[in-house]
Amino acid sequence: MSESKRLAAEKAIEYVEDGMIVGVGTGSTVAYFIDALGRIGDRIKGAVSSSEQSTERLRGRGIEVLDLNATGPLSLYIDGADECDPHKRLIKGGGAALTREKIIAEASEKFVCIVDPSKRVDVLGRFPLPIEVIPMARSLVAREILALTGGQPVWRQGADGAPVVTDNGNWVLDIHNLSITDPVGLEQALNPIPGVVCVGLFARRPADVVIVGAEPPQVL
Ligand SMILES: O=C[C@H](O)[C@H](O)[C@H](O)COP(=O)(O)O
Repeated sequence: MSESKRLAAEKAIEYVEDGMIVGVGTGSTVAYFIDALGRIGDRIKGAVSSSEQSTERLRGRGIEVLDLNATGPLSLYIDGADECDPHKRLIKGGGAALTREKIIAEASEKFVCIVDPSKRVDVLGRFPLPIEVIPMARSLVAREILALTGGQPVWRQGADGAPVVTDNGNWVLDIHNLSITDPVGLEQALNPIPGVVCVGLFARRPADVVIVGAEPPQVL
């Protein structure tokens, strides 16, 4: 899969224009993109990063990381996904970076999503849906989601058994056993639950372009 990820990431470089500020997502596929961006770093103004992990990698490649409040709207956002359906709607957040990713996607004119072929599905939901929650609301949100969807919420924990903490200081619930036939409706239904910070469904704002890593890459 890593070669597919690299091929998708290399293709995405074609969307980067001179003088741009590029929105940059998070994850193993984006890591290849950051490496490729580093090669043309002198041609761009900088990047807006969706996570501490990506910020570190960008800086390590000599790319200046800018504050979204200072840059205003972006022309381009490049990010990976955990699942992608035929309408370019996505599940994201496997790396717990969903909230900042969704903010940058919303602020960007074009969202180019880079995936390996295993991420493509007909119906979203095989990958457990990540939800970032305020810690004190974890049980409340879990109960409401169970009642609303029938899906099984699981509190995300690391290998050491400690809760995974997002860059925003919150926790993540992963909702198992969903078959998401109405992604926009589900995103809208889950968003207003008190304590939900972000739902890892990118349906209201899907990707504009999906690049599937292959030889040659497929552009959808
Ligand atoms: O929180 C993480 C992000 O949404 C990632 O874009 C997503 O998990 C895909 O990551 P990867 O490219 O490592 O499969």
